[in-house]
Amino acid sequence: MKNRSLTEADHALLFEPSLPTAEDHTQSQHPLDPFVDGRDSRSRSGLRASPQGRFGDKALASTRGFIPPANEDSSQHDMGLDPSMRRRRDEWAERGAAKIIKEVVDPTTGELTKHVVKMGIKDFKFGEQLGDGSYSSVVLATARDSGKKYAVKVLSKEYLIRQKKVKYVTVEKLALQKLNGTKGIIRLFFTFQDEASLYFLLEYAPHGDFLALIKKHGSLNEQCARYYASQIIDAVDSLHTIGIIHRDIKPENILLDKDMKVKLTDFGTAKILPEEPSDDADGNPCFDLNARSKSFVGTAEYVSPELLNDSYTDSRCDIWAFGCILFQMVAGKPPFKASNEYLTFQKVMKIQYAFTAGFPQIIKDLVKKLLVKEPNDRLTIEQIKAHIFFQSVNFDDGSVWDDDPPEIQPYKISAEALKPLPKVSETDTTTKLANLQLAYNSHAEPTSQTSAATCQDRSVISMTAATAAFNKDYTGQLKPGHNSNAFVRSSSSSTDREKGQRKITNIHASRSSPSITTVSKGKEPRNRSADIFWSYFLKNLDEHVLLVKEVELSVQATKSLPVDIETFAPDYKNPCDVDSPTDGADKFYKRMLVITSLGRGLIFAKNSPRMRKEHEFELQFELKLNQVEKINLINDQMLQIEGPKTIFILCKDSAVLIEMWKLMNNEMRAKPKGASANLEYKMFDKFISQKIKKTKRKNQVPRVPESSRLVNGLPGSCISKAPEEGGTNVKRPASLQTRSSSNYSKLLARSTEMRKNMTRTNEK
Ligand SMILES: Nc1ncnc2c1ncn2[C@@H]1O[C@H](COP(=O)(O)OP(=O)(O)OP(=O)(O)O)[C@@H](O)[C@H]1O
Repeated sequence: MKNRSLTEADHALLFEPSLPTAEDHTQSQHPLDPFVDGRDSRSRSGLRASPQGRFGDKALASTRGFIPPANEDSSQHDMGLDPSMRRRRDEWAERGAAKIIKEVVDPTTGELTKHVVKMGIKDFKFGEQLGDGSYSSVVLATARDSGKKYAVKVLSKEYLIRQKKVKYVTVEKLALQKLNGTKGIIRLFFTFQDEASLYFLLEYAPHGDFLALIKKHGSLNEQCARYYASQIIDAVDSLHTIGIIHRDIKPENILLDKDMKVKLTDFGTAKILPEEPSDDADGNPCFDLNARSKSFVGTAEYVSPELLNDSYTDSRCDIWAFGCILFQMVAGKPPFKASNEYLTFQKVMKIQYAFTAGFPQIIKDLVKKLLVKEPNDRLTIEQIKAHIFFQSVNFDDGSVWDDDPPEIQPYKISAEALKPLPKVSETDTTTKLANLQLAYNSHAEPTSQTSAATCQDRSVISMTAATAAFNKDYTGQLKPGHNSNAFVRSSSSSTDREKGQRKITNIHASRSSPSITTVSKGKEPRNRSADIFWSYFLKNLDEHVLLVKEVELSVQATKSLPVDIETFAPDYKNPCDVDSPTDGADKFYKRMLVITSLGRGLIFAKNSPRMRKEHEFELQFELKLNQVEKINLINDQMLQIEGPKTIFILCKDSAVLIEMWKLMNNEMRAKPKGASANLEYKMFDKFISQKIKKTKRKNQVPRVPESSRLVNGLPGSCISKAPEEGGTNVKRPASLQTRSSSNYSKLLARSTEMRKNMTRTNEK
């Protein structure tokens, strides 16, 4: 591409020394020691490339700017320089240096005097490369006089101009200057330049970036997640208050300082909002945080859906990114990640993500309220801070920043973490949050009073029972080797629901738990992954499960596009030996289908090598319901549906389970002998619609969205949603055939365009 000619502005920025205001530097909390004009300044123009320092890959290809070799004696360099180069170098040492106002106290008189000192490249020894960005390299630098360490961000002028990135540098500098001294933001001391490069002298964050921390430990436990999440959100709050939107918040841009505390960096794509007229009595500046901007900035995995769907962002994109990072802290991976950017965008656009097994309920609740498609429905920072996850955090007294970091530990599943949160009214989010806290408190107390272990035990029992059922050793109920398929339901229990449940449990006490308890006692589940698998379903479905059944699915016209099964069943562990995919190249079996009261269909499938690759595809499926022969209520938590294959429905809510049992039994009785598969379909369809009506009437469950109601059996769209889409109905994309003719190619074109425009990626 032809380089564009320089504009006046570019010229001013790039070729005039960058002079921070005296105010900027006298405010510095870490003033540099008095500067002594060094003799060894050298121009970097025309020097050879340093082996250990380089620009970002793109920059390297073009730059004349080099990272100065560490501790190199410049007098040796001088020998190789011709007089004109030496002259230019000396000119730049003068022109490019930063002018710093230093306040010096005379030790004898105690008098305070101000000195203007110049600082430039010659005043630092450059060391190892700390990082590599898309348009810069960051190197460690040590001040020659004080021995203090800094991180110097080096940007090649030529590259910036050629890649039209000049405005990013301007924005970064302005933003950092505005934010100087703000907690949680990396400090910019000053900038200087030479002929080839611009230099940002930044506070050094010796503990690397947050991504490295997550990677090192695999994930972070709740305590660590809370500690870092509270710092991140508080820093974002400060940014927004000052009228700056970061727009590229991601773990790589969250650094850890010497005390292992958060420092946000990389403000190159930040948006600096104009000040609005304010009627604030204190004269505080006012900014329109919801003002839309069209720039396509960010990083694929953390980019908000409104940018992809509607081509705009505002301050809520930072909240979205915060949600992604919170998820990543616990899950160890970002919620939206695919093999390429196009597919990642697709996932983001569809809010297609899944919580990992045993994801803690409280954090899950928060993440669900952050990763919301509609920015208006996303929690605000105030609401985030009021969320129960941050109940123990005081955002007002500075302790977020003063407290020492906890010992970094990875997340481990615990019964406590899986304890469901009570449901609250959906009306007012603020009230909801307040209610949530109250409800949680009042919920926690009686539980601990009655029996602290009850809640925990229940979850363990359910899980173990399910595992046992899956392992075909469910004492007294299954013959060894019985070919069973266990199906599970879960509901989030509210205080009310639990009360109801307890009542019913008493009524059916004779039929309940003993067999389950027997199983859970003394028998180690054979398959640990099965436990995780079941705990996932037991604890991660927030909706009533209306139906669980075995299904056969066929994939049409996808021969050339292997199926990404993880899209549907990311945590599927295949704990029992289920059938292999059928022989037909375009067919495979899914093992179970769960239909929930929100009209969602969740498919849990067997993985197979040919399904691993990630591709867009459309599933069309037909259902083959097993011949149901008998339905047994085994206990207050488990239904057994007998047929050629035995199905278990595990349901913690006895009321729902019993209702289901009654309904099915009635249907069974009404069913003529030798009923056809069609009739069976109808039976289940009727069951579903009756159930939906009932639950709606009783207002026990969230409203069923019009578009996701189940009419005439299972909608094709029901398998498209990941379990965590928060109840928002998302339609399946158009079929492959349709897509290839129109939508698909459009999307593809759009994605290519996006990629072109994407200024930040996670290529690093
Ligand atoms: N102050 C610092 N202390 C220590 N390491 C740093 C510092 N600043 C940056 N780094 C390292 O350098 C990397 C690149 O820095 P930065 O993100 O600012 O560059 P960039 O060119 O703006 O990158 P991007 O491609 O994200 O736009 C960071 O991910 C981090 O690892």
